[in-house]
Amino acid sequence: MKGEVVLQGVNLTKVFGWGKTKTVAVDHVNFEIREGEVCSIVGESGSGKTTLAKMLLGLLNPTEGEIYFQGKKRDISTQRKKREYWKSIQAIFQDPYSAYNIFNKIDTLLLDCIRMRGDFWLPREKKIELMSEACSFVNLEYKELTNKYPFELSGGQMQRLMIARIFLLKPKILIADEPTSMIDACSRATILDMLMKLRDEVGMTIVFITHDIGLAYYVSDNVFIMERGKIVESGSAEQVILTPHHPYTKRLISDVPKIHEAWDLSTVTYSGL
Ligand SMILES: Nc1ncnc2c1ncn2[C@@H]1O[C@H](COP(=O)(O)OP(=O)(O)OP(=O)(O)O)[C@@H](O)[C@H]1O
Repeated sequence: MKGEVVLQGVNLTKVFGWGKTKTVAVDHVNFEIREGEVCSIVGESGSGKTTLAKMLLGLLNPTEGEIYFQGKKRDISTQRKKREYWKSIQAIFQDPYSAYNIFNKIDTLLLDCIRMRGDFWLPREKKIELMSEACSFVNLEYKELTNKYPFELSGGQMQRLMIARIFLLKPKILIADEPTSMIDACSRATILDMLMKLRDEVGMTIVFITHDIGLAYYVSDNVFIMERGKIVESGSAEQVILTPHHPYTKRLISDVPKIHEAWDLSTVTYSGL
């Protein structure tokens, strides 16, 4: 088991709308996330993963229930408290282009992180050194990026830049919401390796949100399986994925394509030839 409980949800619930349009997106979930662990929240589209992530980030208020951060009830009742909280918890989203102002150049995006750290007083050369270091962590060249706009970068480069941002901010907790779903398989492996390296070097806790149970098995220590707003199964990745108990978990696992079966052409008969 990893360190202390850093984030905890108690009876966490989010209801959207009312009457006939009421949707219980997150339904009385309870969980504990420990310092330094990678935990995945796995479920199909609409199961409530993103709503849960937004509540953890403080972007949505729970309808019911509480979030505890480092053992204390989280208080983000003022903008100042929210900004303080966001020094500890940051996110990478599915679509990196939508998360930032596309009219800001790349160096503005990185300089903002230095400002958020409270290091705005540093001389310009030192800021460039920090930004260059962050870019090289994700195999990007800072010199080639200055004066570029986000839309001039590929999806994979932009997602790596988002990781460079996290490298600069060094939050305690990173929420990664399907960060590899919009990029090719090769860039996906690179992004995942970078996230794991970040976890090892910075000791970050990572909450990985995905519909892909195979990916969750590859990256996580613990997993939470979500179905229609509820956590239906949880435990270590090995335990949940190798010996699943809940029918929903079993179905998610059976949906993972088995490459050897899919490509076994020896059994195919070409009757038309
Ligand atoms: N702002 C909103 N207003 C009304 N309903 C919402 C809102 N946001 C989410 N929902 C509903 O809440 C449920 C859970 O949505 P959520 O986006 O959290 O699921 P998800 O598991 O993240 O899905 P996906 O993988 O497709 O992003 C869905 O039924 C969705 O339609």
